[in-house]
Amino acid sequence: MTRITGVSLRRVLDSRGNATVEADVLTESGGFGRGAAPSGASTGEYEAIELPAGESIAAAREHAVPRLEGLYAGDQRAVDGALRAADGTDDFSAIGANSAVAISMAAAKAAADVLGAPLYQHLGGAFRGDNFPIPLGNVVGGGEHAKEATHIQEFLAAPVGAPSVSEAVFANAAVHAAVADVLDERGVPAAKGDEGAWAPPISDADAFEVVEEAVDRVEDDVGFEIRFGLDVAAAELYDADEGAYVYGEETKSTDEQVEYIAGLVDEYDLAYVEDPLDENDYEAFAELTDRVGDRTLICGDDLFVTNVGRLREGIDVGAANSILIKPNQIGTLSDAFDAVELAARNGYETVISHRSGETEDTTIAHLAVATDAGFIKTGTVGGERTAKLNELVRIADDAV
Ligand SMILES: O=C(O)[C@@H](CO)OP(=O)(O)O
Ligand SMILES: [Mg+2]
Repeated sequence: MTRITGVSLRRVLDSRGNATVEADVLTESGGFGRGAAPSGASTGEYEAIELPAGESIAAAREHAVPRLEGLYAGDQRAVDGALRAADGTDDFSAIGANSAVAISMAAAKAAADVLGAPLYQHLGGAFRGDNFPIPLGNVVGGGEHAKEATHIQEFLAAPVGAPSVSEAVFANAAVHAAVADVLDERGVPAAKGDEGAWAPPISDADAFEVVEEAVDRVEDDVGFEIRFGLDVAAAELYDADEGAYVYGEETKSTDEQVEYIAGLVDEYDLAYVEDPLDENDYEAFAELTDRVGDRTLICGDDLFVTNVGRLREGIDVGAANSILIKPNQIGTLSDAFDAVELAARNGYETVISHRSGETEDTTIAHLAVATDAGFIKTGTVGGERTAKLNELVRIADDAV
């Protein structure tokens, strides 16, 4: 029933206005699935390769599509194995991880369509759908996502005490609005960055004060615990020649960076810290995790790039205690599931994540529910972000 009869690929716009790959998968019984690849700006050195959309589509049409026709969309490992075989490299540099992930997601949706099941249930099984991830909402940011704003890439609201996913989603939107109020009261003008977070021209130290104030106001209002966290995206700050983290005029040695982050965790009771150190520095990650890993999540994004090999290395040395999962970093849903499973078996928390360049695709909302992820990071406001957040609300409401 889920035998694939057609795969079509096209260029569509992403949220930055760049071209990305959209895939449609059709099955012989009329099943239909559509997936679109997201795109990063602060990409990790070890991510699978994204090719220019047109190039990726041409290569996938020639090498992958003929292998996919006749396979069963419901056999995700066969579909993803065919994508890997068609590519023939370790990093999808032949057909592009953008076409690979779009097809992988479209196949899963086509299979769910044939089965008449919501995607999260097809991917996760009959017993999924009761637990929901806590959304981490980007409310202030800079780095590679906005010029002339904070050095730290993302300040993320974390409504850890929310009684439901819907209340969590609305709490993050309220923190986003409260940040605008606090900035306004301080006379700070702010544009928005790539993910819809405010991108004010203020120091990181001031941003901590602004976000703390906004979180406190909303916490008082909603009556449940809201904390916040960070994506430092430190690989973008690290200058390998200098061996130091560069914050504008100021630099920090690796020891100073560990000290700085550990201090922030305690001062602001941070719930979450992603990529606090360079993507090659497992050792410093391990040192920081040893110091503060009992009271916060230290998450590897550029460090692990959703790759089981790199995660295994991290587990061996105790680098981090959680992993960011981005299907396009590795190229297929099967690979992303393998990373989730390895993480879970080793007590690592999983955080399913969007990219800074996104589309209306909602797969990651289903993936988070299907894998029982503790968290999802998918922005706060803006259509390509609310697409996922609203899908989570629908899943909770049994309306997908
Ligand atoms: O660093 C990150 O975690 C992501 C998403 O927030 O950014 P980008 O997609 O630019 O890599
Ligand atoms: Mg990151």
